[in-house]
Amino acid sequence: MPDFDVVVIGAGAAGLSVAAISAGLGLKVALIERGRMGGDCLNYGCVPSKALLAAGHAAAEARAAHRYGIRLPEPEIDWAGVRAHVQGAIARIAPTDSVERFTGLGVEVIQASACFTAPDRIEAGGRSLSFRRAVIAAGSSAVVPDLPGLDGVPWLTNETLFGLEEPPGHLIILGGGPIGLEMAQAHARLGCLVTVLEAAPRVAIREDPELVEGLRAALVADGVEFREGVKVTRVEQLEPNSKAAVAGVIAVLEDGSRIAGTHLLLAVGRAPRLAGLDLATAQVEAGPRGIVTGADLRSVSNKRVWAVGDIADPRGIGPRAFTHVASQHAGILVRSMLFRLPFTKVGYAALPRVTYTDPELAQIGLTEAEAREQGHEEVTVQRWTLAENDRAIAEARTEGMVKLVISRSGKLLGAGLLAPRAGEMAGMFGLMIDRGLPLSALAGLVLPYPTLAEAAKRAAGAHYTPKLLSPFTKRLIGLLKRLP
Ligand SMILES: Cc1cc2nc3c(=O)[nH]c(=O)nc-3n(C[C@H](O)[C@H](O)[C@H](O)COP(=O)(O)OP(=O)(O)OC[C@H]3O[C@@H](n4cnc5c(N)ncnc54)[C@H](O)[C@@H]3O)c2cc1C
Ligand SMILES: NC(=O)c1ccc[n+]([C@@H]2O[C@H](COP(=O)([O-])OP(=O)(O)OC[C@H]3O[C@@H](n4cnc5c(N)ncnc54)[C@H](O)[C@@H]3O)[C@@H](O)[C@H]2O)c1
Repeated sequence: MPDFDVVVIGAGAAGLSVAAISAGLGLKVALIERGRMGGDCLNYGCVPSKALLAAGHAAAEARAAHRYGIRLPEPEIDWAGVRAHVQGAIARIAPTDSVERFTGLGVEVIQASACFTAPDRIEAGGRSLSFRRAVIAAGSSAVVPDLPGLDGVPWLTNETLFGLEEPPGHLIILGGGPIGLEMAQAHARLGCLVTVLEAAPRVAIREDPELVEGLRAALVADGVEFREGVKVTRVEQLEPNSKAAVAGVIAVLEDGSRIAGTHLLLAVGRAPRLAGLDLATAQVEAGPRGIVTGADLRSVSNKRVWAVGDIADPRGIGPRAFTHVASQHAGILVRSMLFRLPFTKVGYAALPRVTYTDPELAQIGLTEAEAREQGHEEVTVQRWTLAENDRAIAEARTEGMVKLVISRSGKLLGAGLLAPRAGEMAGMFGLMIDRGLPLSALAGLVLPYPTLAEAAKRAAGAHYTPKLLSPFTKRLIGLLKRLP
């Protein structure tokens, strides 16, 4: 008999869900974590980043109160207070992910590094554990680029950024993806100078350019400086001298320009945490994007092993680094690994992603470009700007829009939103795409007035306006009016 029915490596969003469900179903479960329970999302990712953004947004609200006829002085940023808020948010959630809670659920938690010693055996904390099934949920970490000079300068990643005891005077951010953009706005709103250096022609390169334009304008208004389409050729240490009072980092660009800052944040993507697992011994196939699995998340080379969360690379689909994907994976695992249900597959057609800036940029399903790339040639696009939305006007927040991508048969393929708290609207579109509801369902929905979501309903309605006002409909109405 193996020692455990299920051994889970990693107690982040993915591993915790798998361990809790497996133990709840009566299986003997071990959960191995070498760092902090809760993984990246709780300790170095979603939670601290959203908490820091909330502090930044509060400062921005105070600065913008004059829009409503209220004059406030420039807010004073108490960095220790901001840190206390960020750490407090983590501390408030931590008990849910704690060793105590999982032990109480019947999970054996081993606080050590795990590594395979055979295809059916894992070593951790000086113990050798045999297993019926192993689930690798070791996550991903920040890519450290091969950049000349990086060895000689201090740099930050998401694992060290939230521990700064003083605010960065001038934060240089390498990478304008979701991490770069969220942290740029949070720090700019908290009074730091921020420069984002992006290698691609524009920031948020995967997002709809029409929406990104508005997002970029909002961040520029916050004081963020963008340098897009630039190559950093090397970094140098900035010594304190007569010109620079504090030490820091200089980023040297291809055109020779030099950007000096106090801190450098690396946000150029994520790499799966494969090192140290000894996957070769486990006969688990992995590549640069993670552990290769089928659509059921089972390793393609060792049938006892599954992978979930950031580290999973389902063949032909690819990895996605989101906490809600980690939860989705856990659900798939329960069906495929525990209940042995065939045809359980990962699918991202209705996947939401949100960049939690202000305004938020949310994309559910496909962007217009992705829809065309995937062969939906005859897509229709409908837009509705917040300048035409009563709630947005009442709140003086009219920057933003809703953009719907619609298939030839009138089904929603994707929705892109740039609006305050746009992420809160994502569920409605996810449900529509997932259930294949026609766009008319959204056009006919009764939504409370006045809400930002009405912009989506109006965009959907606009899709039917030409048909509604067509000569045929007018003729029909002409005939119907003669009826008694
Ligand atoms: C700054 C930032 C902000 C983010 N914001 C959001 C957001 O707003 N919304 C969202 O959906 N996603 C967000 N993400 C992404 C999200 O954090 C990840 O997708 C999620 O944490 C992945 O969960 P996971 O369980 O796969 O991995 P992780 O959370 O990384 O957990 C893996 C765990 O495995 C442990 N581990 C690794 N190797 C071993 C080993 N050999 N032995 C033992 N333990 C091991 C690690 O210590 C870690 O605790 C953000 C990420 C970052 C960096
Ligand atoms: N709100 C959220 O849901 C949220 C927030 C943060 C992170 N995440 C997850 O974490 C993942 C990682 O985020 P990320 O922002 O680090 O990565 P990313 O891959 O999404 O973006 C990295 C950016 O860095 C740029 N880049 C790469 N190399 C560069 C270089 N040498 N110099 C300058 N720019 C360079 C890329 O062109 C890209 O725009 C995201 O894709 C997402 O899945 C999600």
